Amino acid sequence: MTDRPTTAPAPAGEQAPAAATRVLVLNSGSSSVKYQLLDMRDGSRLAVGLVERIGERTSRLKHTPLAAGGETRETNAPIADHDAALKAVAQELSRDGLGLDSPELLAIGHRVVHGGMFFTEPTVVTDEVIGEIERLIPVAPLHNPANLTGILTAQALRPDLPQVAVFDTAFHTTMPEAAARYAIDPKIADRYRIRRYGFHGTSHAYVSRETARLLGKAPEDVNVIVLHLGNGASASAVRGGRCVDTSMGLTPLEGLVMGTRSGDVDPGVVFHLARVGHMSMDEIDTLLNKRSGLFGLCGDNDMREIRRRIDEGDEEAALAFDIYIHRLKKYIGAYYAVLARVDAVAFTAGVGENAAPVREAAVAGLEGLGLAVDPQRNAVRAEGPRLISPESARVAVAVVPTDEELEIATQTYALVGKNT
Ligand SMILES: Nc1ncnc2c1ncn2[C@@H]1O[C@H](COP(=O)(O)OP(=O)(O)O)[C@@H](O)[C@H]1O
Ligand SMILES: CC(=O)OP(=O)(O)O
Ligand SMILES: [Mg+2]
Repeated sequence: MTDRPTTAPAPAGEQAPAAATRVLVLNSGSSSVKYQLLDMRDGSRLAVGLVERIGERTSRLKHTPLAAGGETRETNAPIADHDAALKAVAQELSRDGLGLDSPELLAIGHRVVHGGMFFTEPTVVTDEVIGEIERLIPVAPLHNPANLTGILTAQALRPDLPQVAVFDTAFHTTMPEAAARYAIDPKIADRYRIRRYGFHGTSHAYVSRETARLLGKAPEDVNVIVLHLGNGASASAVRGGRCVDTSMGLTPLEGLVMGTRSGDVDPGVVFHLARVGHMSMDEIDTLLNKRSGLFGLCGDNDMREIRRRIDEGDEEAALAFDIYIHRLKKYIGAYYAVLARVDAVAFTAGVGENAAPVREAAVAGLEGLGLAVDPQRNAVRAEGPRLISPESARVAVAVVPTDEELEIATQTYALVGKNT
């Protein structure tokens, strides 16, 4: 044994490095990357941004360096793939002195959509973890490849930093077998790991907790139906902070009507299209995942555009809206029955947070269940969580903005921050 100190003092003239407390979060979707750089000492956001339309003729990068004046910069130029998108993001961050080379950067947190049965917790990325995410590509073909590229590109840029994967599926692993199993031969189900995994879990976890906070209660004391309505959409039933059912299944195709995905269809549709329509499996996959939902029904997947068309008397858009709402209402009813006692219904994500007509229509006629929306409250545009049900309502109806990036950063910091 020597008596040398375990930590070498900083050489004279050199400053000891500041503690690394920043986390960069990458939320890679099929054609977009959302990102945030946060300082986890106080959860403040230093930069936020979005790359959209990756792989299309013109892509768009919107970057807001909140720590450096906050003026949004927008670049419109083709960005071929997720690797190029991330490099462009890294460049934007560097322009404000917030680059990936910063010694203050502690870790990079990644949203990973499918974690299968293996990942129930945030996980530091290793070669084995990468192999597993790759193996799950067939059950999340729109998402896992993009998530993987995000990890590999970030690793190449900063091989010394811990990369943390936060899985969409993790929050749903508490579902009871009765909700997670399909009614098929268990031997076949087990052999191919077919079960209902559920997605958007980071959002469902965050929003159900924030809803409890809005009601002034502990999450353990509250039962919430969370409606995450973005491009992809899913509902969940959360009892006392734990997920007991959710609408997405083996893949993010089951459940609600979405931007381009059909949600629930009779599996017989697939056989029929193959046998009678002579479509290949890949063609059917593309039809149900990319050419269905609101887009398949009326040619638009943006709810703003659909509402505009309805206001102009467009019947095709009106029918698409009605189908979307009918499915949503069925899931509210189903999860009401699953939970038996419901304290709140929370609307979140792009459509849920912004589209007042969707919220109004989804709850219309459900007074018998104690559900109602106050038109004036529903029309208010505001940033934070808010109640939209009447004062006297038995069940709270709320708009609760999601923040997947903050939740991923929090989980990443909890995992790697304690080791530094
Ligand atoms: N002001 C708005 N009114 C109605 N719908 C909106 C509004 N803003 C965004 N949206 C909807 O939100 C969707 C995107 O939601 P988002 O949660 O960002 O989805 P994702 O994360 O799946 O890309 C858009 O496709 C659009 O339909
Ligand atoms: C899982 C999923 O559907 O994600 P997104 O809504 O980002 O497409
Ligand atoms: Mg999303």
